[in-house]
Amino acid sequence: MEQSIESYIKNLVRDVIGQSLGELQLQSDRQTYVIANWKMNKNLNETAEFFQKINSSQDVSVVICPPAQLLYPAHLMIKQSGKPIGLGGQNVHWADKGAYTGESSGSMLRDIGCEYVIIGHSERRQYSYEDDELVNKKVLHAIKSELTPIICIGETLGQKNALQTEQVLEKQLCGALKDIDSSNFILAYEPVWAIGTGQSATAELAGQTHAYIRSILKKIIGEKAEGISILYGGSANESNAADFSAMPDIDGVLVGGASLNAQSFDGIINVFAKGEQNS
Ligand SMILES: O=C(CO)COP(=O)(O)O
Repeated sequence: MEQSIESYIKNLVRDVIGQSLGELQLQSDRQTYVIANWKMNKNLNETAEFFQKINSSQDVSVVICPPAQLLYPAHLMIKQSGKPIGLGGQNVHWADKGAYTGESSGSMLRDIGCEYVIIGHSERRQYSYEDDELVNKKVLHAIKSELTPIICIGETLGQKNALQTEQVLEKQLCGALKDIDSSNFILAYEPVWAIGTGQSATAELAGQTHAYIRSILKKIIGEKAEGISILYGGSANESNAADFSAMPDIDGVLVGGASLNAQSFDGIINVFAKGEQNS
């Protein structure tokens, strides 16, 4: 049978650049994020000061993840500012409600204005002994609660030196995404050795690792993997943001230390916004 012009073009695109038109479409739909993880920092006054100073951008999605106690005031401050800024929690429990002292459920986070939640951060894996199974329960709960999970994965220095990076990332990714039938999530590659050390991964290494993560993701969720944003985290700042932004598989950054200062966080937002305008 003769090929239609449409399928001829699709096949030609696939042959020439190795991707289907569907994949290309998903790739171009990919959202760029600049996300602040304040960890256990800032009080109420400092939070108000930050939201007065911070600018936002129409070109990238800006999300702030303050400590739990500051979420609701931050929600009100964002609303009052009229700036397009999203709000995220740094942790969530896996149950809807019950006798879990000190915990918060997804619906509680939604109720106070959150749309996102960080899950599986290496500091929670290290200090609160969260494993892949627990991360998966939290991801399932977040999705059920209509929150977008920002799922963190990353290898330690020991694992990197033992050449286990790919193995570790595949295990964490498959573990976190077990039984997930939604593509409403964000991934963050945060090499543990780069977090808070001032020694970020080079953009080249991060770019290669993101491409590897996407290839694993493709095995798990198929073509939809092209539409998933993968952020880099680990000593990202104003000076190295442009290098990360130039990498095709890096769709934004998850920023710790450099997100605490409104001016330097603004600098990072501007770099990614400019990257979007030029793409
Ligand atoms: O852990 C991080 C973000 O979640 C990264 O922290 P730093 O940017 O301080 O290295």
